[in-house]
Amino acid sequence: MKRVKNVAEHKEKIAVIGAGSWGTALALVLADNGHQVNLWMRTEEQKNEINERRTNHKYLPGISLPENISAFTSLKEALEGTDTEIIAVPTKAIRETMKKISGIINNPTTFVHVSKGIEPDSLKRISEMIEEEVPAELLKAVVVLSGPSHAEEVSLRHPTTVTVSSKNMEEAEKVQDLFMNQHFRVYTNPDLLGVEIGGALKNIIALAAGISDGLGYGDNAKAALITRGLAEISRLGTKMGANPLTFSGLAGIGDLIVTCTSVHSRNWKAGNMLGKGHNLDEVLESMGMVVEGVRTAKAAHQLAKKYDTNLPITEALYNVLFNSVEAKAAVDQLMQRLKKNEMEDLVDILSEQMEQK
Ligand SMILES: NC(=O)C1=CN([C@@H]2O[C@H](COP(=O)(O)OP(=O)(O)OC[C@H]3O[C@@H](n4cnc5c(N)ncnc54)[C@H](O)[C@@H]3O)[C@@H](O)[C@H]2O)C=CC1
Ligand SMILES: O=C(CO)COP(=O)(O)O
Repeated sequence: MKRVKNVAEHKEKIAVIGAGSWGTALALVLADNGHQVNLWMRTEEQKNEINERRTNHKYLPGISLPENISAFTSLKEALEGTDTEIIAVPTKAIRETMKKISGIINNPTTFVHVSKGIEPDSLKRISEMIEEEVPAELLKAVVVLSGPSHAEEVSLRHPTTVTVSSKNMEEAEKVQDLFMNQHFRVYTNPDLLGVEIGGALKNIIALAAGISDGLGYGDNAKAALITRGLAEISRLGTKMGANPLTFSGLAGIGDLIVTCTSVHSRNWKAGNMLGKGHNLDEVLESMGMVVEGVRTAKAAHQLAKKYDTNLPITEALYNVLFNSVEAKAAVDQLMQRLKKNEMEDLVDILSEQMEQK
């Protein structure tokens, strides 16, 4: 074991961009560790609520926020005096947010992104979008923080484990130190691609698990979706260049379990409503929070073509979301595919990779 220090002694001023449930919960972890947190959001109403009443009722009801979290609607003021910024906006807002930040900062900055998605069409991961939007001279490092971690439980200080990754592992270790405490345990994993792909694709499987529950199917069906969903994520991720072992870690099976089984999951909830017969527009309107898996399903459908990889659960979900296929019919089609060997695809991919080395 390399390092034993579990709470950073060095206190910093850190900006958290995005005050939805995850940005606010992470601000709380940093504040618990004694850092000064500048939390940025878009509305005056939310800013006043946090600064005056110390709550963020819409996103984390019942949680009291400490005095070392200050809320801002001015991005410039929120970024003032910081060189580590936590980016906690939905995937679709990443480019726009990074453009705005790049227009304000003038020193090399470490960006810690905590979002879980892939951009359709460009098929970029979030770290790639950040690299594209921030000029190289302003970019010290991009770190991803991912893993099984619902904001609702983190804010109650329930035990949670996550992992951080970056091309610059020294910066990832600094981020590990910033967040690590007795309730929030942070690991490192050098496989940036695998960590980002695991976090993004699990949302698709969670939507499918919600649909299965909404249709009234039981634990057997859910265990099947989690297990075969992991096979699918590992297959695509490994073809894209990830370390297959990452998918048996926190950013893989860990996050897949929590998102497919937790009542807190937005993706599961949305799937559950779809399974009960509501249409997609209705579901998204009623959620009030981001359901990343819907947009990521488009990207994964395109990635399956690009990497010539079989992703049956993703394809079934894609057809339910965008091709008006009934949920029950999609399940029937999945169950009636040709018989196969459980391990064959991944074994083929791994053998191909061994041959290439
Ligand atoms: N909620 C959770 O427990 C976790 C969420 N995540 C990920 O974190 C990311 C954010 O999720 P949540 O906080 O749950 O979402 P949320 O829906 O609770 O909040 C999103 C926040 O981003 C803001 N926002 C939306 N569009 C924006 C734009 N165009 N420009 C600037 N700000 C914008 C919203 O006003 C809101 O404050 C997602 O990628 C999600 O997958 C990851 C781990 C846990
Ligand atoms: O990523 C998450 C938990 O690790 C949050 O998932 P949901 O967006 O489905 O709530």
